[in-house]
Amino acid sequence: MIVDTILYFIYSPKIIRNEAQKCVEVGPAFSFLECSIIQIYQFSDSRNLCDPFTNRPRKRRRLYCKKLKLLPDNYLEQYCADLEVINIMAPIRPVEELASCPQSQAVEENDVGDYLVSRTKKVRNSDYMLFSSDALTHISCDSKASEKYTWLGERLRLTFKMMRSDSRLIRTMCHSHGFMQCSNKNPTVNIIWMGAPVKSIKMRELMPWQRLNQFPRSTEITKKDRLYENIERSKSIFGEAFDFIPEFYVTPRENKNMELAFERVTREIKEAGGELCFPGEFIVKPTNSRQGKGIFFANSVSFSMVDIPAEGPLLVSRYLKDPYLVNNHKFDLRIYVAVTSFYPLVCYVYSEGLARLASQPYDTSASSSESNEFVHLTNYSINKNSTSFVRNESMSSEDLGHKWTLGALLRYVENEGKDAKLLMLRIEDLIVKSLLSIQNSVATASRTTLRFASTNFELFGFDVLVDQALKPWLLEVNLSPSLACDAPLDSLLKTRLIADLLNLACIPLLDKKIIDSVTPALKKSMNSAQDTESSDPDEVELDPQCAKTLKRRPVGLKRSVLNKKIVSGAASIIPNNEKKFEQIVRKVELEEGRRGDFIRVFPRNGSFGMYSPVMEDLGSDDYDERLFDEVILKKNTKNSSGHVSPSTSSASSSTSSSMHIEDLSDLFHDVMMQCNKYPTLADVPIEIREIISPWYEEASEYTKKITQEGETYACKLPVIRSTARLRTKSCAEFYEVRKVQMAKKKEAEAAAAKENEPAVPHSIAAKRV
Ligand SMILES: Nc1ncnc2c1ncn2[C@@H]1O[C@H](COP(=O)(O)OP(=O)(O)OP(=O)(O)O)[C@@H](O)[C@H]1O
Repeated sequence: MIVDTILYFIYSPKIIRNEAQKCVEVGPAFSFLECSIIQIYQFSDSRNLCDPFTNRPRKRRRLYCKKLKLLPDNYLEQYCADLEVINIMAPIRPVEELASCPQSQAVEENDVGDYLVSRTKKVRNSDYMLFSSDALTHISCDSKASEKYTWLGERLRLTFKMMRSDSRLIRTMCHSHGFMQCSNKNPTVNIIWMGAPVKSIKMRELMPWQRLNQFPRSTEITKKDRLYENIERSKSIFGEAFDFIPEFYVTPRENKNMELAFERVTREIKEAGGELCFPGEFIVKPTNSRQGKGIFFANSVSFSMVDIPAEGPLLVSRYLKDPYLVNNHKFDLRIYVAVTSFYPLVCYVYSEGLARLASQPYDTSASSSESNEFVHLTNYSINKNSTSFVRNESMSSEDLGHKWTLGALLRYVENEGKDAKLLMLRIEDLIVKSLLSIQNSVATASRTTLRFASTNFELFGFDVLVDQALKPWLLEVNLSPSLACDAPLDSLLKTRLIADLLNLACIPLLDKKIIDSVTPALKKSMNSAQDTESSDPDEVELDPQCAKTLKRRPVGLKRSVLNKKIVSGAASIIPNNEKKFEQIVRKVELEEGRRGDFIRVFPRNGSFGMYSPVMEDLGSDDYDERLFDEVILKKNTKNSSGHVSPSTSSASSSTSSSMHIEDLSDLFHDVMMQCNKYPTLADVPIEIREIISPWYEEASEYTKKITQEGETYACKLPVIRSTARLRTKSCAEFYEVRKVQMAKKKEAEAAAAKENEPAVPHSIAAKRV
């Protein structure tokens, strides 16, 4: 019998010592067993074999599984459907034979930067946690249905921590999957969710199985002034391809230029016989604030330096006064973008988004300054205070009130006879270019900060304004876009978004015990690599305590084999650049099956040829081109058995047109920027149409409805039942202390309020009595 299966052995030396043999032959999702070492072997032939650790007849293994009650009845169908073969009864070969088995060499150590997991050539979905928004439906009540989602996280004792963020959605999602919240100090936590920029130095400490929702220096795009300056810099290098932000000035450093700009604008308008726009030709925003706070308008006529405070940087940008209107209301779009790698760039746009409408009709001649903000600003946080704001409380309507889904907005645009999918391609284009404009900074910071390829991911909220020519303009990029769920549409969209995002992040399924036992050795190995960059990885020493634990030799396993595995395992944990690149390639392939409703916009068919002329030179690694070759070209070659279609070839390959690839790229960027010239796909030159047609087809994902007729959706996040609100001891203590502090604060406030209360006049007091 040929067993073409990769078998995972999880065993606990402690248990073996106690003679309670618990050696189980399992798939990766079984790794919740209490164990401290995993050994992985690959077999091709399994005749006449016996268990290498226990020397017991193989039928016992099934017994163990049953005895331990580890498997729900329908476990295999539910969780392992995508595994190639899980054969619990497959016999195995003695370990001595195994060592000489050529197939065992095919098993790679420390693959994908995920130490102890996914060591096979083929990384599989089931090595990582699968998140589902359905889990939230059950977390408020004790039921078998909720266990289906929580049991794996609970058994593996997976943890998360939230720092400078109190997002209820993240907490609910993690608890719904059995994650335990731990205190900020916990060094071995699985997911770290940050609500503010993290210091680069902290990122150096990330372990390969940990995931952090941030890249170093991503503030280059999330701070308003830095974003505009980075795009402006790219524009000065690559030209009009980056013409998607309004003219801008940053005070106080550009005060002089700003004054000149105001004068020029006034002069131009007067010469053309026009009138200055109401409320202003320029909009002024504090660079560090959010939710529309501190925004005001400045017109060249009324403008004086008195209006603009000198302290603190302000972004003064040209007011886009011809927005596309929906039922006569201005709107902006919130587009969710996930980045899983900056160099090479790998980014995804979520197919569901939001359109936020101003609560009062658009009018540039209005003179009531009071309602200005409800006409010209589209922030939800501002408009919800307007008396005319209509909340979308509907369970299934996507275009009701002043918050719509992206799909509803695009369907509206289509009904007006416009090309909504081409609009989405243009939005994707500005997203890719914005990320490329900071690629150099992030890549440089990542080289010195990130040790592993898969530890970081980030979700950005892109705010986009669309003008009457259907040209998208980038207003700003949010570091941690709001995940508040205060309407059914919000809950529906954002829970799916976060589930898909965490799936993209690929959280490895590793038992806390394994993590705890290997952490000291890895830390040491990481520190010594830091001290001596050129040190020979094979010489890395193990922490004596950890080595002792790891070297407890299980029955039947040769000491030499075990030692070799431990040392090489710990030593090769920090990948070199080439290894990192290989890990990224595998991760991108893995993400393909886990992206949910995310659309990968870079790299994709034909993308490298179009964007390479507007990409900065980041050295000789050429990761972007190589990733494109690995992930796109090779796949296409496989699919078309040797034939690569012209539209999918890389920059160096020729296309079906006679145009040179650089001219094609120029034309592509012209199409993306010139909306009046190319309003629909039919107007786009055939050479470019050939390239973007598959992207255009994919863009139909954006126009789909997210709700279904007759379905009802939860209007709020569920309350997590207390038994599922798992917290580590230190975290629980932290919350206890906080609770007491809050109560004290409230008491103090109440006392202060009482003290400040005006004394009740004697006559009134008497009346009251
Ligand atoms: N250049 C512009 N032209 C026209 N309208 C603009 C411009 N810049 C901003 N706005 C309007 O002002 C609103 C707020 O701008 P912006 O999103 O940059 O500020 P914010 O305070 O950071 O908001 P957020 O809460 O989204 O972080 C936008 O939603 C948009 O409607």
